[in-house]
Amino acid sequence: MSDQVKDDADHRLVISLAKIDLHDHFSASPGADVAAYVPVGAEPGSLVMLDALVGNGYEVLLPVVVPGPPAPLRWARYSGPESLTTGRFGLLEPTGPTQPPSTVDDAELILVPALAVDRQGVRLGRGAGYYDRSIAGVPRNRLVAVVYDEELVDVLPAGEFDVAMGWALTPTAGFTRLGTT
Ligand SMILES: Nc1nc2c(c(=O)[nH]1)N(C=O)[C@@H](CNc1ccc(C(=O)N[C@@H](CCC(=O)O)C(=O)O)cc1)CN2
Ligand SMILES: Nc1ncnc2c1ncn2[C@@H]1O[C@H](COP(=O)(O)OP(=O)(O)OP(=O)(O)O)[C@@H](O)[C@H]1O
Repeated sequence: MSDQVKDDADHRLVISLAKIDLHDHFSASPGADVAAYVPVGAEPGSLVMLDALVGNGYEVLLPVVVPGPPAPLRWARYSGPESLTTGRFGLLEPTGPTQPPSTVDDAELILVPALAVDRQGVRLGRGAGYYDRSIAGVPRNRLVAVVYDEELVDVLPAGEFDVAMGWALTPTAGFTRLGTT
């Protein structure tokens, strides 16, 4: 994907994250907690996505990877690009105080990074199981896999610990309900 195509697709994602959509689909009004991620490499989205959420009044929580073997993610507040620093795996993480893994249970919606997701809600991640360990207690109608259009596919193999996504967010289709058929 060229930079121009990625920029255009990422811009469309931002439009879907408008207040009215978040309110209608997730009952998330300004002031609500929204968990997100800092996109890296070919992952969908950009810091513009995070800044737009903050600009619309949401409290944006970002994952913080703890030292040691894969464990549930901790969470810290995003307050602008200057509040990020390079953490484990070269990911950008917030520098502020971290909150326990259970913090994510109270978020009205959780934007989950994914390499692909299928129409049943099966998500393919980076393969360390961080998210599966972190979102097992979250109702699936709050879980949104963010992918590019062609990464929303018909069928993926489901793993033992896979947590089903309730939605996909793609640049062209916006929010798409998963697993309803
Ligand atoms: N932007 C973003 N943030 C995220 C995730 C993500 O997928 N995207 N995560 C989603 O879970 C968590 C981090 N998960 C990760 C899982 C594996 C590797 C990784 O590069 N693993 C290497 C081994 C590197 C090493 O051990 O030093 C590998 O598997 O080859 C990085 C992050 C939390 N934050
Ligand atoms: N809740 C869990 N408890 C114990 N082990 C788990 C749990 N979730 C995942 N795992 C293990 O972690 C490894 C990676 O899981 P999986 O391939 O589902 O990760 P992923 O969803 O692709 O990655 P991520 O969630 O980090 O994006 C597997 O060995 C899996 O068995």
